[in-house]
Amino acid sequence: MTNPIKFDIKDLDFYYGDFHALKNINMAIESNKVTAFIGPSGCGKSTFLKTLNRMQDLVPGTRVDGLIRLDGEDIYQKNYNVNLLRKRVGMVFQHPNPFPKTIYDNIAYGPRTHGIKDRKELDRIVEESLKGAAVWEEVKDKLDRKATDLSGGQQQRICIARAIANDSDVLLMDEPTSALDPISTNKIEELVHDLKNKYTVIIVTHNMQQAGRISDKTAFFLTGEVVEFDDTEKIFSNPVDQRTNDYISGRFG
Ligand SMILES: Nc1ncnc2c1ncn2[C@@H]1O[C@H](COP(=O)(O)OP(=O)(O)OP(=O)(O)O)[C@@H](O)[C@H]1O
Repeated sequence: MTNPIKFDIKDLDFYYGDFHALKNINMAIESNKVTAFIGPSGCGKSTFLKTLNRMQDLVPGTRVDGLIRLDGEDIYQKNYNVNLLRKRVGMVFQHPNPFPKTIYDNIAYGPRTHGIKDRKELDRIVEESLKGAAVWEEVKDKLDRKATDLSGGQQQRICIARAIANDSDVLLMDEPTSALDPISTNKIEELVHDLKNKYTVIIVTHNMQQAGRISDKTAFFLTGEVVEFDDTEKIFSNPVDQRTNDYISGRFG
């Protein structure tokens, strides 16, 4: 089944100064699915992920050519509201990075900066977000404790809760489990699977088994290009391109 397109990417090129990091990327990312980006180190997966919420705007000397539409709207058009974009398109990084604040304040931070002050409303958002990130039961009795005192796996779920507390509908995840133990990894994988009911999830992973377990679609990147993008099942069982086949069978990378 094909879902409505969330991100439509056309002829995208990206440069760090003179370095051509992304080359002519074309991709339609469906809503309410999990899309995985795989490929060897340095092939542009994170760069591409960060073009989707304009995180790369923060890196001096970078340039984007081409078109990225989110729900049909060009996110690089002049006067586009980038704050609103980052609110809608949340991001979770490789190493859990909660603020050195209480668990409650970590989650309430975004909604507060967007003007929500009512305590009851904030309480509701905090509870819903922590439930959405499957960490509520573990932290509900210690919301006033420092988030940085939690385990790595719990911290990562706090970061996911923080991302979804902003009313986002897309979650970008850059190797979210690479710093976690197998049990925490498992929890995050289960969570990602559940999150797609409400969110469009795009995940960079080095772990091909993980891509196979949790994603519906997979894109294989190589030296800044997308070699192949298809149903995950197809990519892992019957890829069209020899280079994809070589990569998934462990011949390089
Ligand atoms: N801030 C930057 N300035 C200059 N070049 C950069 C910058 N960030 C990344 N690059 C280069 O762009 C290319 C793509 O990097 P990117 O981090 O997107 O790859 P990746 O596939 O996510 O790698 P990894 O799997 O190792 O995280 C690499 O050659 C990298 O050295």
